[in-house]
Amino acid sequence: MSKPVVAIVGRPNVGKSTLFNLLAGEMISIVKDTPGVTRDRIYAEVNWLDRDFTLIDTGGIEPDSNDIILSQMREQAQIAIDTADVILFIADVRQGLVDSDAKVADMLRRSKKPVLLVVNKVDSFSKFMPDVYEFYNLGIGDPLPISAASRLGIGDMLDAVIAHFPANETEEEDDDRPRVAIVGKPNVGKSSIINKLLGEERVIVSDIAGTTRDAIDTTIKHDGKEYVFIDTAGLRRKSKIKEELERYSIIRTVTAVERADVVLVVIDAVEGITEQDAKIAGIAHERGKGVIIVVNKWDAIEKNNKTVKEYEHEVRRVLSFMPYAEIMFVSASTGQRLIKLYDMIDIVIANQNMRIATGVLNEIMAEAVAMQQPPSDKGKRLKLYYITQVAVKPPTFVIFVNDKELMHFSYTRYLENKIREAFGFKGTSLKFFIRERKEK
Ligand SMILES: Nc1nc2c(ncn2[C@@H]2O[C@H](COP(=O)(O)OP(=O)(O)OP(=O)(O)O)[C@@H](O)[C@H]2O)c(=O)[nH]1
Ligand SMILES: Nc1nc2c(ncn2[C@@H]2O[C@H](COP(=O)(O)OP(=O)(O)OP(=O)(O)O)[C@@H](O)[C@H]2O)c(=O)[nH]1
Repeated sequence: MSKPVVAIVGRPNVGKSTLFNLLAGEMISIVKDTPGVTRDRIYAEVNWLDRDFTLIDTGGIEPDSNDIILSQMREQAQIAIDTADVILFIADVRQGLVDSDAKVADMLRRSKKPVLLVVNKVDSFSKFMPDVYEFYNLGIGDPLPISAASRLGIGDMLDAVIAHFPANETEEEDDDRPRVAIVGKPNVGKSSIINKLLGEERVIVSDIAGTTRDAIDTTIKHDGKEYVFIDTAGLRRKSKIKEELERYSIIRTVTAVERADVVLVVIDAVEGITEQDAKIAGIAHERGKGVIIVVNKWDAIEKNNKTVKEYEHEVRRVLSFMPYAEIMFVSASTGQRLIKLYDMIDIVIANQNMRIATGVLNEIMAEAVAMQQPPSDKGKRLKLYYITQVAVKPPTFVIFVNDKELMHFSYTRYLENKIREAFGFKGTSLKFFIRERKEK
């Protein structure tokens, strides 16, 4: 179930960040201890009326000259067209209708994507509404007046956004072929991996630009089974601005990960693992997707027995938030171990979908509690009543306790380890919710 993506586009100073922060700050639950893409405010998870969506801010523009503004707006708009299901085009009632607005509106209209024209800074409807009508001239529908600063019109705007989402039952949901996103920094070898896999197997089809998003998926048949690869390689825009490139690559990653069951996070063995790799891996982790760390270019590493261990140690250190992820050392150049990826993908998908019977879970919890006493505070000890699995993808558990405050993070981690000892769950994160139940 991939979440819809909503992108914000607009001239400098129209209030994009204000709107983004308003929607993000109040309506998201930020997953804390993952390295920071969320904090970069490039994207946020938003919930409105029980619909979840990913909001992306396509970028800040340096207001140098009008020429540059227009070309950067075009770039933003293109990113939005490539990745979003709904585009919020923000204008400013106080700046009025500007030439670059009209040009970008043309571009958005031709894309045939759903576009909502949002006119910001309408701090008083009675005072500013007459100025809003001018925006009908853009030819992209009814302007929606809002004030991000005074929080006016936001609910109506969100209703309009949700009305444009694809129906809940999308084709992707009927499709039970594994969907595998290949993500990673530029130049780590994402396309080389796809090409090598393609070379070894029969290619079925290369899906034409999808209906909702135009990521080009590649379907490969291996051992009688089809796998859909979602590729983020080679899609760098020609922007000369480094921040813009990074932003684009993160947006691309988020939208690919969103559609995937399993994410291959590709790392360049020659370069070694970096913080940027951790950020990218964090995107898959936050979303509870299956993850495989693929250390590529292994052919180019001088090997002795220590190398793999040292390497693995370093990768685990930088990716300490996802100890469950499997690490594979491959070479797209020689094809070394690449074929093993399929088995690993199957295993990770099986683990993402694994359900453990309540009885067995409770036996394991009882044993764990017997081996290590739960924490206590001020004479009151944590009691664990009951555990049950409530969801898959990722496997999600609810633990009923006497007092939530007593459930220490480290004790949840301990129980998680016990569950993993029993069932493995390689390649997938596990989620835990702690609920209180009155003592009988
Ligand atoms: N009066 C009024 N001012 C607003 C409103 N929303 C934003 N502003 C102001 O407009 C200015 C620009 O807002 P930002 O959110 O930074 O605009 P932006 O579009 O993200 O700007 P760039 O980062 O330059 O692209 C700030 O001074 C905001 O306080 C609004 O609803 N009413
Ligand atoms: N030695 C070695 N080089 C590799 C391997 N895989 C890829 N390369 C080289 O790494 C460079 C980048 O490979 P690409 O496949 O284009 O990387 P990418 O991740 O798709 O890059 P972007 O399109 O920029 O995102 C090329 O010069 C490849 O030949 C490998 O397994 N071993």
